[in-house]
Amino acid sequence: MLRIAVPNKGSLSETASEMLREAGYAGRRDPKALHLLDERNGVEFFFLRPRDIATYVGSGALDVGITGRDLLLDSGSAAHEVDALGFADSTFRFAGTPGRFSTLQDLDGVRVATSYPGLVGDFLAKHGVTATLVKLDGAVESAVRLGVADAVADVVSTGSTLRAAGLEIFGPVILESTALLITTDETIPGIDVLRRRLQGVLVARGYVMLDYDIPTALLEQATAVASGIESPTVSPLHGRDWSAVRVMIPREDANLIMDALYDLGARAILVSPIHAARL
Ligand SMILES: Nc1ncnc2c1ncn2[C@@H]1O[C@H](COP(=O)(O)OP(=O)(O)OP(=O)(O)O)[C@@H](O)[C@H]1O
Ligand SMILES: O=P(O)(O)OC[C@H]1O[C@H](OP(=O)(O)OP(=O)(O)O)[C@H](O)[C@@H]1O
Ligand SMILES: [Mg+2]
Repeated sequence: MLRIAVPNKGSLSETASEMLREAGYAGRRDPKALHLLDERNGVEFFFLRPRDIATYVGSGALDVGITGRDLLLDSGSAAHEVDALGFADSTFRFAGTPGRFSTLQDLDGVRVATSYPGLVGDFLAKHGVTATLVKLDGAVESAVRLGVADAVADVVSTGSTLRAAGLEIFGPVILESTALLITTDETIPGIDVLRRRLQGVLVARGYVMLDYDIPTALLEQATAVASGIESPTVSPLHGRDWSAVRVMIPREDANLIMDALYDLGARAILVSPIHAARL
């Protein structure tokens, strides 16, 4: 039975659970449950704090887990990333009072507040900067205004939390983070199935199915507009010199592609969702 660590709280938890449900696994009925056995799919879920997931997976207590790249690196765990999961994208940045800092070297000798001392400490050491890290649990953006630090290092997504705290980003990007599937050993039985299922969810979210009819003489031009992941499926239309084409396209490009195909002479252009996929 594959043992999977899933975030129980925070920014990762809702989307992680949603992805697993879309991948066909059982969901928690009780939102506070710590453990869920999904016998039908041969997996067991453990709902843990996102920060602890790399520790459980790195120690081998659990086989595989979902966490952020920043949390994985901060933990110093022996686990490594196997797949990016397409959500919780963020950057990890330094910020301070506007005008006070401009380069990384300006941090020499000052206090930097963070919830990720492992990640930030490694980054500063690698760049030869000596700062005093002030470890906080969260809401680190308030640390400067409240006088416990001179600068902060934290997750930035829209930047609105920093702006609201009157802080400005400076210095290099510490890390680009995203949600990951992590393990110590991707050959553990069952991980391949989990990976294919999650990949299937990403395809179903990111792609749609496009169908259209086109005069056969224009087929080459039409399939050049949208050539699909492998190659389009083409079937003859009965009694006419037209062809029916079926191809997967990125969801975000669907309307642009439909416009281009219509201009070319395609008709009966239909887009439909993909509910699940194994490519
Ligand atoms: N605003 C955000 N946008 C995108 N990703 C985020 C955001 N905030 C946090 N994350 C990511 O989510 C992961 C977990 O962080 P999160 O803040 O949810 O955990 P936490 O701080 O332990 O929980 P909580 O904030 O509920 O106490 C990290 O990988 C982080 O990069
Ligand atoms: O750039 P933004 O879109 O504003 O997002 C970034 C903020 O989101 C997270 O906070 P969270 O809600 O997890 O609170 P925390 O700081 O207490 O962890 C993160 O720690 C930043 O504070
Ligand atoms: Mg947080």
